[in-house]
Amino acid sequence: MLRRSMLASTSPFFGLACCRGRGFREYAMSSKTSLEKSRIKFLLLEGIHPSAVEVLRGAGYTNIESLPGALPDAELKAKIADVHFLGIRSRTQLTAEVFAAAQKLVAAGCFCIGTNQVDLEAAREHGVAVFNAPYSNTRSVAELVLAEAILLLRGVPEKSAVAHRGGWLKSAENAFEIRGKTLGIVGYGSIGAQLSVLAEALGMKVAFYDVVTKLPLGNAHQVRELHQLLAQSDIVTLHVPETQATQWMIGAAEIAAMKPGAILINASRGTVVEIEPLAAALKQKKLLGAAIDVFPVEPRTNKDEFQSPLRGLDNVILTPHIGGSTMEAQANIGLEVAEKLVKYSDNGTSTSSVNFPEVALPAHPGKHRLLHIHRNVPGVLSEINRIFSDNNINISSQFLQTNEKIGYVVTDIDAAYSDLALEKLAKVNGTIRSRVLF
Ligand SMILES: NC(=O)C1=CN([C@@H]2O[C@H](COP(=O)(O)OP(=O)(O)OC[C@H]3O[C@@H](n4cnc5c(N)ncnc54)[C@H](O)[C@@H]3O)[C@@H](O)[C@H]2O)C=CC1
Ligand SMILES: O=C(O)C(=O)COP(=O)(O)O
Repeated sequence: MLRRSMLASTSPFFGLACCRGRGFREYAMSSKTSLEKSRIKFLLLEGIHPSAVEVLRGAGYTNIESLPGALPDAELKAKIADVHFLGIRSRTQLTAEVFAAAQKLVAAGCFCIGTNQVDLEAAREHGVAVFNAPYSNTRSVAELVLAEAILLLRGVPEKSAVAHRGGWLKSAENAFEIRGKTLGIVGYGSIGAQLSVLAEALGMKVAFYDVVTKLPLGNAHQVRELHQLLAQSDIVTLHVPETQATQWMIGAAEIAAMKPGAILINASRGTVVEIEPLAAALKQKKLLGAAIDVFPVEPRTNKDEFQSPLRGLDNVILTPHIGGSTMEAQANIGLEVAEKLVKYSDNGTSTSSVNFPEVALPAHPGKHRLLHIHRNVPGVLSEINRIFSDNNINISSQFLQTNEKIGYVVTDIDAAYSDLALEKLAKVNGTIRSRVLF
């Protein structure tokens, strides 16, 4: 069956696929239309894997634009105005201003783990569901970190750089096996815990620090204080999300607390480590080396220049935010997030959204499905249900889920009544957005 999304209005306030509560007066004056799949626009940025396009095409969506890099802010704001579904990776910043310019946006997919680049609160206020891929690239990051730990303990980056310049640094000085060394993991989540298992398989000892008490895998053990971890680790590796608490978590004091000759690896977010004190510690050989994959400011595209005080230091592995950039991870992420967007578009399922109440919905054969997103204030559900009872509309199923800010009510009704019901739902106090699927 061809899925169509019925619209509440053609006014600029309402996307074709949905309507926003704040424009309901215009709604009352304009005619309703419905939207073919071919008119639902997907914009994919930052070189999202073609597997995503395959999933979207397989589901009947054909209006898909895929671009290799992130867009400058002004260009993004202009381009997003007629986009219904957006795909990004870690570089695109989705600010409140971007959401304000995205009047038709129904959902955004982060084709990565981190969602720190998205103002999730603003997304919620605009009724935009946000999805991500929480696991698909975790193995890729863990493998890269282990490889870097081995190379740095052997001084390979420096020896290689010298050889490229015609030198010959054959020496065992400051070259060590990884076996028996202590790996200190900051953030024992999906990546940290996976790395812990791999590191132990290589004969490492593992300690970790996390704000949450975590079940240690293997023989790993949790330490209560960050500085305690720093003082005992030969290699410190960071796997925390970008939050206020993790911003500049590793600064001069933390680097000073590390063992002399230790190694620092950061494949989490660029705001976790203060680069200037790190560069100083590396130049002074207080640290043996570092591997840095993420930076406070990263180039928008592969054509832009990378600038960092760490450039030119031979004992540092610099990588262009490629922790999760493997063919396997990207292909899986493309599938995973595109499928989440399709499900949300096709039947309203919001399972695993990072900012929305989660509702897993069955199919709705023969019925029209009304989706209503509203501010979570008292009385909205009773007002919605009064509309159905006052108008003699039989509800065949209803689903409700709320979080502290918004509520998401899904109601399946007979097709004959969906025009009327959508029009009335859009006028309910507190409505952010509503649409109907059939
Ligand atoms: N370089 C790259 O390409 C990639 C980078 N990442 C980054 O790695 C981060 C971690 O990924 P996952 O392990 O999947 O996340 P996760 O959410 O599974 O684990 C994060 C862990 O950090 C802990 N944590 C949070 N705040 C903390 C704090 N202030 N102090 C100590 N621990 C804290 C959490 O309790 C959790 O156990 C992502 O948020 C993302 O920013 C993820 C994938 C690829
Ligand atoms: O998954 C993440 O959080 C990452 O940092 C990977 O980001 P990317 O998709 O490579 O821009």
